[in-house]
Amino acid sequence: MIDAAAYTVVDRAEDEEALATVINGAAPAAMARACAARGLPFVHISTDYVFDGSGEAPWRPDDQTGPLGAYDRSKLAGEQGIAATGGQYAILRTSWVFSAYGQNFVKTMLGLAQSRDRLTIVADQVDGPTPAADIAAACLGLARGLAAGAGAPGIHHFSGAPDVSWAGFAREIFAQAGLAVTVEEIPAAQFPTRAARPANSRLDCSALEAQAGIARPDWRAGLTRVLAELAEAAG
Ligand SMILES: NC(=O)C1=CN([C@@H]2O[C@H](COP(=O)(O)OP(=O)(O)OC[C@H]3O[C@@H](n4cnc5c(N)ncnc54)[C@H](OP(=O)(O)O)[C@@H]3O)[C@@H](O)[C@H]2O)C=CC1
Ligand SMILES: Cc1cn([C@H]2C[C@H](O)[C@@H](COP(=O)(O)OP(=O)(O)O[C@H]3O[C@@H](C)C(=O)[C@@H](O)[C@H]3O)O2)c(=O)[nH]c1=O
Repeated sequence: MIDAAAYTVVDRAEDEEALATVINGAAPAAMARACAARGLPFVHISTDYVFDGSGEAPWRPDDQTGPLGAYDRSKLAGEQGIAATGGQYAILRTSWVFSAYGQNFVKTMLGLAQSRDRLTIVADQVDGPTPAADIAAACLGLARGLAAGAGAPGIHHFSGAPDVSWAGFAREIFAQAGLAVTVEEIPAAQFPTRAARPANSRLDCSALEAQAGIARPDWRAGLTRVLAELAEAAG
């Protein structure tokens, strides 16, 4: 079973932590228990936001977690609930997910570009944007490995390469989309949000590559594919 459901509205979670904790904490634990009872492997998606964002070194899967906000705490509760079931599981911590579907930073930037030729974007939060299609492939790979009894159980890190700031990500979006939007870099302190985001969310993904042969994808190539999908959908 692959579980990608979650409460993902990071800012609103600050006011709805109980609800976020049921959806992100109790629900995956219940699903993992049901899988364990049936001998089925359980693959779950978690987040870089379980870390406090200190330092500049990429976080390894066994590094100390330190969630800053409600969404982050609820996702960590999910990880802990799944581990406590004692079943066979793999948790993929990923970051800054984008695709042609749903709401995400790429679509927010493209939307803002309709009415703005200059944007102020946070430059002191750094991470690896990750194409959703690559996450789906990684989850399938992990699930098949576990089902075959030769997989890589436990917590894994998986994010797109290279690491970049939100401002750098935005610049690449506008460059690839051929949009003349100037990106002005600002510190997070000048873009107040309800929930604090970690400054350093770099994920060390080397263990996943060593254990399961799943390497970091280049997010810039994924972005090219997503922009092509969006252009095709727009006719
Ligand atoms: N977005 C990101 O940048 C990142 C996401 N993640 C994780 O990746 C996973 C997928 O995230 P993402 O695709 O962005 O999330 P979305 O918010 O786009 O999708 C979440 C899905 O969960 C479903 N869902 C939410 N609440 C419930 C509920 N109570 N019962 C049943 N289904 C529910 C939603 O269903 P419906 O459409 O019907 O509302 C939706 O299909 C999550 O685990 C998230 O924490 C990790 C790192 C970064
Ligand atoms: C719209 C906008 C955002 N920003 C900043 C605010 C914030 O620091 C950053 C991204 O904000 P967003 O709200 O889009 O992204 P956010 O909701 O924080 O994304 C997170 O989602 C959850 C689900 C995760 O698990 C994380 O990995 C991460 O991807 O961009 C600007 O600097 N300028 C802008 O004009």
